[in-house]
Amino acid sequence: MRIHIATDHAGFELKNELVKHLQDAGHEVIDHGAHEYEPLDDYPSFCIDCGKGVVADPGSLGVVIGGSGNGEQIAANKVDGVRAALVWNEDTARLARAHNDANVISIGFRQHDLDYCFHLVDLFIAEPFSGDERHVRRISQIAAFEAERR
Ligand SMILES: O=C(CO)[C@H](O)[C@H](O)COP(=O)(O)O
Repeated sequence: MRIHIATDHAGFELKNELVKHLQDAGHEVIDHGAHEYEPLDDYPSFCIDCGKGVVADPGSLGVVIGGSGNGEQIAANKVDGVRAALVWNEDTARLARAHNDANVISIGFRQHDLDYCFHLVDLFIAEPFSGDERHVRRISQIAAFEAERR
């Protein structure tokens, strides 16, 4: 699978390690930055670029990383077609895919250690969307709202 990834300074170490982890698992990774550690950099443009990458690349998934993951999720979700979920435990990782068909996972690297972040991302990638009618219906309502605004 192709995985788009982005981070600010707070997730820079995780991003670099996660790129290797995902590549070792056979995924192709597209890195939307930050490309260098800059302690005062700003997450929005990296996360928006990552979201655009996912939307333009059907079947791909995205990972956005920050200190909490909150702002990164907010920024990615500004891109029409992105469904970014802040994931912080096993249930939220699986439900993001199964119920929400989330195409972007947001992770706060100041909240977990490296291995647990890997674990959450792996769970997210492995879980399929359930396709249950009620979830399809609700996701369609969000997509309809996005379409109305265009
Ligand atoms: O998680 C984040 C946004 O939700 C950022 O990574 C976090 O706010 C960065 O903090 P600082 O500039 O103090 O290092």
